[in-house]
Amino acid sequence: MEVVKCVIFLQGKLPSHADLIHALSGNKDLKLPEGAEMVSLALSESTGAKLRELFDTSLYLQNLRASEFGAFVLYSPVIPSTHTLLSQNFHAFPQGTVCIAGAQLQGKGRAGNVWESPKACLMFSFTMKMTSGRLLPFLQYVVSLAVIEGLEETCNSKGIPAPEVRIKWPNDLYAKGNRKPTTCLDALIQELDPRAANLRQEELLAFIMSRFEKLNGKFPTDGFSPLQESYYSRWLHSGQTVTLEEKDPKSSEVSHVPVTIRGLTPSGTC
Ligand SMILES: O=C(O)CCCC[C@@H]1SC[C@@H]2NC(=O)N[C@@H]21
Repeated sequence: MEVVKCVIFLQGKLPSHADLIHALSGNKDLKLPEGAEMVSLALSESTGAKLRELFDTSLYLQNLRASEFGAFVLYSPVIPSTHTLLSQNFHAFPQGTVCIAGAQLQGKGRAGNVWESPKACLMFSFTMKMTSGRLLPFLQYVVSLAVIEGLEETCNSKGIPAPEVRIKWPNDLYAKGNRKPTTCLDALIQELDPRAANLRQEELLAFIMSRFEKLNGKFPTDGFSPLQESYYSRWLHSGQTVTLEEKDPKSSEVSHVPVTIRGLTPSGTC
């Protein structure tokens, strides 16, 4: 059985990142997957050229308009999980560090689920410090908005039609109301314009991170209210009627209660 070595390549947008990359390369205090190593992306030309075919971090950084979120990049062709790597080494990296994987071997989904690694799936995690636990439930809404608006901006910048993507509360994104987990963005775009060029992961991620930094600007001080209308305009549920199942605790009798979704509660639930 071939054992794939995990190599994590580092690149930064800011001049100050050079010293950090130097300090991180070969740092024995980091918690890395067994046998993994962290190296600067400023390597030999041939390694750089091979990597660029997988994910061109320089193209990504050229398109990035953010100065913090996404500005320090970790890229690994194969890694157990971007989430695990960042959460286990959270304090070693600057705020907004993004970790991107070509493939994940132990991807983590919600509620202990396994997240598979479909080919061409854009898999990434980024770090963020939050001081208010009260705002934490709303962060996923800011991220969902950043993904939708980032996708639209990518398409606009390339002159191709943007597929309509909507938020299913709390943070799933559905295209055409369809919850298939492997919906391909390029296929959706091709339906709208068969001559449209394929999206590049590097550009899409750069637009998403740039958008996130912008949307997040006043979020820590002003909360989610200023973004709430945009969130509602993108979600699937306005005026939607759903049926809640209610169980009488005494008789255990189950009744079905139709309710109309109006919006989020002050604590961020639906
Ligand atoms: O279950 C869900 O809905 C969330 C899945 C999140 C998967 C992503 S892929 C990149 C990052 N790395 C992980 O191990 N999990 C997240």
